[in-house]
Amino acid sequence: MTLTPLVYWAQRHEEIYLRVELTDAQNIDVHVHEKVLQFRARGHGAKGLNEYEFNLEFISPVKPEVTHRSTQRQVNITVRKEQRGWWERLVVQERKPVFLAPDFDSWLDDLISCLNDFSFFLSNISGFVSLKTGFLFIYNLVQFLGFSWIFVNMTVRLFIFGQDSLYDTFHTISDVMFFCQILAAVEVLNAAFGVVRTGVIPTLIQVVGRNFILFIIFGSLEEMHNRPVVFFVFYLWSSIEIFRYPFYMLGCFNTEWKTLTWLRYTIWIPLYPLGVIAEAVAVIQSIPIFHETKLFSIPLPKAIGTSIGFSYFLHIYLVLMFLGLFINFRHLYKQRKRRFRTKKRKAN
Ligand SMILES: CCCCCCCCCCCCC/C=C/C(=O)SCCNC(=O)CCNC(=O)[C@H](O)C(C)(C)COP(=O)(O)OP(=O)(O)OC[C@H]1O[C@@H](n2cnc3c(N)ncnc32)[C@H](O)[C@@H]1OP(=O)(O)O
Repeated sequence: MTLTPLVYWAQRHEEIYLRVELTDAQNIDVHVHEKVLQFRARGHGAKGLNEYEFNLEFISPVKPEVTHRSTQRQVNITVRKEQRGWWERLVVQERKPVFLAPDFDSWLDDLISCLNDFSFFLSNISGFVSLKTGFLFIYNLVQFLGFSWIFVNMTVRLFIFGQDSLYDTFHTISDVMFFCQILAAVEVLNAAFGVVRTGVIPTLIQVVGRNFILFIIFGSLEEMHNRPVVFFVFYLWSSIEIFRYPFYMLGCFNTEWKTLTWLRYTIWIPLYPLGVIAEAVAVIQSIPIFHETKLFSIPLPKAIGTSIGFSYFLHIYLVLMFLGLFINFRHLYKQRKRRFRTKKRKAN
């Protein structure tokens, strides 16, 4: 009758480990042919001193060379997998042989070494990725993905549907634009709490200005939803942001790509005035609608007998817009000069 020893097994991505429970093993013969490992040895097992043997047909191919090392208590066998990867089980048959069991000690060693590697990795990255950098990077990444989606979607629709695409921009794009612009409030907080080196006023003008157009002019008036002006405003906003946010993302790691830096600090020169002109057109188009619908108008006491229409405020807003454009244009011009002056100095 053939006696089989107890065999414990474990795996790594590249190797299989077998631990054969035989003490003082001698005449060890272990080899692999195709996917089958054959083991034979004499030693002290469950049935005392005897000849013990077993065969294992692996679930996947292994390399023909096997290494083994015998200690007083056991025989350790290492087999290399043909292809790197994780096996769902060791042997080809679904019911594992009765003499085979998982080697929990080895799995535990694996887990501990994995945890050690992971904590080493964490302690390493925390050295150079601070919480602030991580937060800014994720914020800029989310904005970049949002605005890229908007820009690509609008461009593709323009190519496919031509002029028709100008009329349904709000229905197809507004949800993502709402998300990105609400999130942009974070930039005002970043400036206010000194998370980034920038002025609060220019950021506030930018965020409040855009959100006014998005939520009040477009969002609250259904009559504006199908107007082509929505297309121009969204396209101009997203054209700058697909360069601005990746520029900040690289900046988080003190890296820069010269072309991107140049684009970030240059394309606002035509885009900002065009953006404000598009926004002004939207405001002008909305004035008669607010006038007719009396939406947001402030009722006055009966004695006076009328109300202050929101359209009056919009006339004032039109002036504020160009004031805002002036403040931000000057701010961006200074930022541009500062950026390129520092570069030139560094180059000298
Ligand atoms: C008080 C409310 C009044 C309301 C009145 C309303 C009137 C509104 C009228 C105006 C309407 C404007 C509407 C907008 C229209 C358009 O957008 S049109 C399309 C074209 N638009 C643009 O070109 C403008 C794009 N926007 C911006 O550039 C900014 O929002 C800005 C605030 C105007 C300027 O940015 P700023 O941050 O000051 O400049 P930078 O040089 O890029 O940054 C300075 C440093 O800070 C770092 N930094 C900034 N932000 C981040 C970030 N998110 N993540 C990481 N780092 C950041 C940046 O790297 C710089 O650091 P250094 O390199 O070390 O200097």
